[in-house]
Amino acid sequence: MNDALDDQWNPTDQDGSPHEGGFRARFDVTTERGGPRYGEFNEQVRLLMDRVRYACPTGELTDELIADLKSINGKLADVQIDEWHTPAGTRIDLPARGNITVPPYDVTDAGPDGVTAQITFRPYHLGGNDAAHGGQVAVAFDDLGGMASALKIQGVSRTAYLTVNYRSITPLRTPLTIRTWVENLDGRKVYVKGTLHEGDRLCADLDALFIRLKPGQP
Ligand SMILES: CCCCCCCCCCCC(=O)SCCNC(=O)CCNC(=O)[C@H](O)C(C)(C)COP(=O)(O)OP(=O)(O)OC[C@H]1O[C@@H](n2cnc3c(N)ncnc32)[C@H](O)[C@@H]1OP(=O)(O)O
Repeated sequence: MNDALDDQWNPTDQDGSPHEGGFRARFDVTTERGGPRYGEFNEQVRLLMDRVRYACPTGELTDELIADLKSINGKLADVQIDEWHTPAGTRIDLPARGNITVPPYDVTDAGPDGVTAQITFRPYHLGGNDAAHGGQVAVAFDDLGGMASALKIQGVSRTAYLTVNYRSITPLRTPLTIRTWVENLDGRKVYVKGTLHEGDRLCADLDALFIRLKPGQP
């Protein structure tokens, strides 16, 4: 990545808040960043991706869409900020903490004993033949496995390995139940398990290792 792009994607930290471990020691959560309609904005972006995934525009319409998207991207270019201060990833009142890169989930229970969430894979999470992409299932497990680890150790960790067993088809557009919990702690090693169900049917399960980061570790 060239320097200009690197600057673009790594905007300077806004307040130099303490940096212990790969994530901030102080993880700000918010329900206000981006304004009261930020969730609606997220939903429109997700809908855009759904529509793009299944669209077959004419050449003329593609020209029009490029112009529209350039206009939107221009507006967003004016409000770029570092990752620690964005609504995306910190808006705990919104699906997947307002992070549109993660399949949308709503946490129904979370604590040191684990996390339970309702998750719905969107049309744009298509892998093939109307089923979710295996990588998207892994993204969901990584995020919620990381959350189970964080809540158990009250600290930050990074994924060392993430094994997903795909037991049956994971449907799109269907509310599913995802659970993650810490099975075992061994020093800095946090062993996490997880399941993804449609009703009683097991779609996938997780076996992962997260490593608690040392102070200052990137
Ligand atoms: C409410 C808001 C929530 C917010 C919740 C937010 C959730 C977001 C979650 C997203 C998480 C991510 O995607 S993180 C991004 C993906 N992951 C990464 O990029 C990690 C890249 N890898 C690394 O940085 C490193 O390898 C680490 C940090 C994983 C480990 O390096 P290290 O810290 O130097 O530790 P190291 O000494 O190597 O290993 C420590 C111990 O773990 C063992 N170990 C290390 N790796 C492995 C491995 N793959 N398989 C088996 N064992 C391993 C070692 O043998 C050792 O055991 P012993 O000798 O002690 O017995």
